[in-house]
Amino acid sequence: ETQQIDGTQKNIVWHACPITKPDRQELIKQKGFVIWITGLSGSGKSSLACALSRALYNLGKLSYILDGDNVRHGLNSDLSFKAEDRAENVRRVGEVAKLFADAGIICIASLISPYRKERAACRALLPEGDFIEVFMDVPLHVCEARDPKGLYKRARAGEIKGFTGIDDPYEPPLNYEIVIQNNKDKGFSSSSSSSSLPEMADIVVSYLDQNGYPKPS
Ligand SMILES: Nc1ncnc2c1ncn2[C@@H]1O[C@H](COP(=O)(O)OS(=O)(=O)O)[C@@H](OP(=O)(O)O)[C@H]1O
Ligand SMILES: Nc1ncnc2c1ncn2[C@@H]1O[C@H](COP(=O)(O)OP(=O)(O)O)[C@@H](O)[C@H]1O
Repeated sequence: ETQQIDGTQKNIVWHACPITKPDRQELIKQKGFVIWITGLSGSGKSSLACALSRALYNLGKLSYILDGDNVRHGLNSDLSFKAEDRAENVRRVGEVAKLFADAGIICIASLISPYRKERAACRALLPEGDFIEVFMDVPLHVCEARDPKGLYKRARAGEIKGFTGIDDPYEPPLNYEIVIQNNKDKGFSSSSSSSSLPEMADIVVSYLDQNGYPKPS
């Protein structure tokens, strides 16, 4: 089981440096915080992350995406999809996201992050307001109909065990800041209950605008 390292136990002491987060934020004229996108496989997390990163770039704001799929190629390549490894995956991404925010960068974390407990722990790493949870509220049947990687098909056929939504749990957030709804399996047209790709990014950018982000603190 993963253990939190207690500094006093390990004889390690925090070393403070004179240049701090406010200094870095002032230097690059923006605020560092975390946008955490959670949802089923195929719900549009990566699409939103990329569209949002582009929208922020166009506004002159530096962001960086931590995508579950990508991080599992490197930092988290030792982790499987069993519950404790998913928890560790989320914990590590949460810690890295915190470092990015501390650097003054807008960190967009995009991973299934299926468990409430671990998402709450990531939220707790950051100051109030600096963790914006975006819930991709897309029904399983829509994600399954999209199935861009053919993984749902393989999970239904029993070739992949413990697939989120099929035979592994997804705990929808109860305390998210933003919800993106989408019940369309094909195309990007919008309706009252569905957001197109540019609309998804707009929803987040509008939230940021209305809540005083992404400006220097
Ligand atoms: N068993 C199982 N369950 C769910 N997903 C699986 C599984 N095996 C492989 N994949 C692929 O891995 C991507 C999810 O990785 P994450 O790091 O986001 O998952 S988690 O947060 O640790 O639960 C996920 O990518 P996305 O579709 O982008 O979500 C899948 O492509
Ligand atoms: N707003 C949307 N409307 C319709 N299809 C979408 C939308 N957003 C994403 N998609 C499609 O859904 C599929 C899964 O998107 P992706 O961003 O890879 O999801 P995830 O990262 O959650 O697995 C892709 O084929 C993508 O083109």
